[in-house]
Amino acid sequence: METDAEPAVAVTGLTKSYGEVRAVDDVTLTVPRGEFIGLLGPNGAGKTTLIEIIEGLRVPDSGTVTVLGHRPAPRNLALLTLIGVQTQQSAFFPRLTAREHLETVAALYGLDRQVAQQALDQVGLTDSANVRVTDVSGGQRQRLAIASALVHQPEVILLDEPTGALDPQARRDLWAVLRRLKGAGKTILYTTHHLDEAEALCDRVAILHRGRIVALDMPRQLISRAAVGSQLLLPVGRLAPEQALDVDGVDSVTMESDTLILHTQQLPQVLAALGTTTDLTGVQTKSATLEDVYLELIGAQS
Ligand SMILES: Nc1ncnc2c1ncn2[C@@H]1O[C@H](COP(=O)(O)OP(=O)(O)OP(=O)(O)O)[C@@H](O)[C@H]1O
Repeated sequence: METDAEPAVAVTGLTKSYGEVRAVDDVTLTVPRGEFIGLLGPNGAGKTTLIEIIEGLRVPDSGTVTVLGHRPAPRNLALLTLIGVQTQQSAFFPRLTAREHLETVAALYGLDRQVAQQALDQVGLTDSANVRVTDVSGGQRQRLAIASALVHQPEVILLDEPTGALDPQARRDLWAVLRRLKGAGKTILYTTHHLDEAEALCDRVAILHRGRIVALDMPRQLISRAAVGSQLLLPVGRLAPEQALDVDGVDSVTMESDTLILHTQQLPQVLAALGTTTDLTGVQTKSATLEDVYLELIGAQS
């Protein structure tokens, strides 16, 4: 029974193996309504398997899943109107135009065909409405897959690598689409390999490795807790490496082509100390990113 108190997604002790491979290993995760959450992890980490179990496309070996209070498997008709799903192999009705395809999807939900136009506008495909689905570009295809998932205005949106294989501009355009959906109060759970994107878009990220969640938090919390600090990049010749190591707060020093890199957890202090003795013209600083945290975490687990 759905109530407003139910989280968008609640997963408890979920496990799924394919033969000897444990694709999802005792995963517990609660996604509140309205949250934008990213599933991250290397190839084979279990992201697709997890999202497909949540969608009801796969059945777990053990554990429970509810979406808005409903169990997705066995096939649950009550859920179909509440969730929107884009898989890595989204299928389209051949020979139809983008609009006709969406009108057909709308008809399957028993909806008026005008919702197709709404979905086209929502993902920025208005100008491609009359292009055949077989003729759209890769980026447009991915948008059309998302539009197909949105036709019935679902509350929970599940997307598997929606921005994979898109050029940088198309990816940014899709970010705007996803942000609008989030702004409209939708819950979004998606997988991505783009860590800059997850850092920019997600309220929280779950990092999976070998079927297990190894980190789950807001990107900025993960970054601030991680051991990876900041970097200060000095043009070579300003300071000898041994002098740099003597500066209070500098943890280590490395050299990359014509740049001396100072690694520190205390960037402001190091900058202040250097400023009294060294010319800081052209100095660059780099703060830790979610990608640094991810690489450290996955490297440590491998
Ligand atoms: N249908 C299947 N039959 C057998 N093994 C499978 C099947 N689907 C997935 N696997 C295996 O389960 C593990 C998890 O795969 P899954 O596709 O869920 O990972 P993923 O994190 O989505 O990977 P990617 O980032 O490459 O999409 C992998 O070892 C994969 O080879």
